[in-house]
Amino acid sequence: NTQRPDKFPPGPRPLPLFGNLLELNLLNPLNDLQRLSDQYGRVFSLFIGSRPAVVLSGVEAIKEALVTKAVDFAGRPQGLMVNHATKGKGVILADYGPGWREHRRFALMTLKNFGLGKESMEERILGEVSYVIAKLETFVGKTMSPQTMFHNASSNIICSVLFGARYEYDDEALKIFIKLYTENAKIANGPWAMIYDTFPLVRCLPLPFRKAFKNVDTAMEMSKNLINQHKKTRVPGQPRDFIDCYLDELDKRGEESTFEEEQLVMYILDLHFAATDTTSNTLLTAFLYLSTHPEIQERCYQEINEILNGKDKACFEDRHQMPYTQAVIHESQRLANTVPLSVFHCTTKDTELRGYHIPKGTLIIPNLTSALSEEGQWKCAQGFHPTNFLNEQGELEKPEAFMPFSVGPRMCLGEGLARMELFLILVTLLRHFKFGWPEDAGEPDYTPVFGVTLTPKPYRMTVSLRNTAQI
Ligand code: HEM
Repeated sequence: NTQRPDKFPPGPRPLPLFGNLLELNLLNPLNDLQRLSDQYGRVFSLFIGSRPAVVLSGVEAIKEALVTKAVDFAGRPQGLMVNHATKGKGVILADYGPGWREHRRFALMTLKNFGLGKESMEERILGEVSYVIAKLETFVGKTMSPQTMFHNASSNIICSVLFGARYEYDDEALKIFIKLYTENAKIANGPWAMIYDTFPLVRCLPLPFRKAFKNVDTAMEMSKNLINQHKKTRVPGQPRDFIDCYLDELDKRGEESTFEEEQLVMYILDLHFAATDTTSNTLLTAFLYLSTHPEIQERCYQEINEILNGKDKACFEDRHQMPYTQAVIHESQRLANTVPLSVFHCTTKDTELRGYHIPKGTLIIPNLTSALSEEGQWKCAQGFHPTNFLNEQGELEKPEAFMPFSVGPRMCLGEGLARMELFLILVTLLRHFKFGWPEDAGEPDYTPVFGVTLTPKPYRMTVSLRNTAQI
């Protein structure tokens, strides 16, 4: 049945079985979603098979739904390929309710206890940056592809919190984790996931979406092993990391609790994936633009050098004195558009938006891309312009449409950690090295590859050493 419910937002006419599948370029539907929003409005609908979905475009519609009507729009759809692959566990895809709320609160508290907002998280990040520096030093005077380097570093930072360990960059376990995450980030919003979600009858066939299931199973095995190792070595009440904290919580809570070991297995993977493939793709975008915009990189360097003068390392507090570098990081996030369609939401009750009626259980797609590049919201919506984030006095200014972490009760719970990583990594690397675009690399291609996360196409950059005598 592909009938729009009464007073439902308008949209293209669906075909039986297919819904609006044929309206979209399944490899990258972002332009089609923009076109449909221009045609049908900021709140429009389309069908994924027989399932109606509402797409929210532009800062106003997204805020009206996710912030003003926060609870109504705070659910997560169930029954999609991603839910089946993750077996209904974890926090990212958990529907609105006590299980989600308790787990979200627990993660925020644990991140805080392990040093977010304190010096110890800065130490962890700067510790990891020293490995990145060592890696880059081997490429001085040459070119290198940063593709896996930033994934390795972001992964190690969250791993140190989750399981109290980091991996050497050539460690097999690290390579496997990164491979599974980057593959699934592309499968999960890709054509095969769309086909799975549109045609229930094909779900049991051995089609390429099976790979996503297999990847999750492999990652779950690795997660279970880590938990088992922790069980053998932990001292109850003296947690070393996130796993220990959760195991302590399991001891404390009774049978009725939403905390269970099965949840922990997926929860670790959720946090590991969410922290790795986002921060790294944002850094890849930042360094792509910095190596092709030498004048902007130079201005950052001057500011960093002036503020860190005489200090051996940066700290997160320094950001307040570095408005230009901060603007560059924000502009990189705007263009990186790392999670282009957010994570899909779902209505938790029958609700109204702009006079339209949206029944409980409707799939909601917050098109964050549309806000990050919305005409009228930015001084320059096209291209790399740090001035989008600077006022007349040269101070940092964040336009309302800046929402790479989404907004409302489901917004990214790792924003604090991500901001700290982006700042400390970028500042420390720009202080040590100068990055450039290789002469033989041709024109840079800024068009990213689509998925749950956007990824810059692989590129190389030149690496040269700054005068580090004063550090
Ligand atoms: C630049 C880096 C990052 C970006 C751009 C980003 C972006 C996002 C976005 C857009 C969402 C969906 C919000 C929504 O549904 O409305 C999200 C959710 C989430 N992020 Fe991040 N994220 C980043 C880093 C991190 C880090 C470092 C962590 C882990 C500490 C993390 C953990 C999560 C979790 C657990 C959720 C699900 C929250 C929920 O459903 O309640 N993210 N993120």
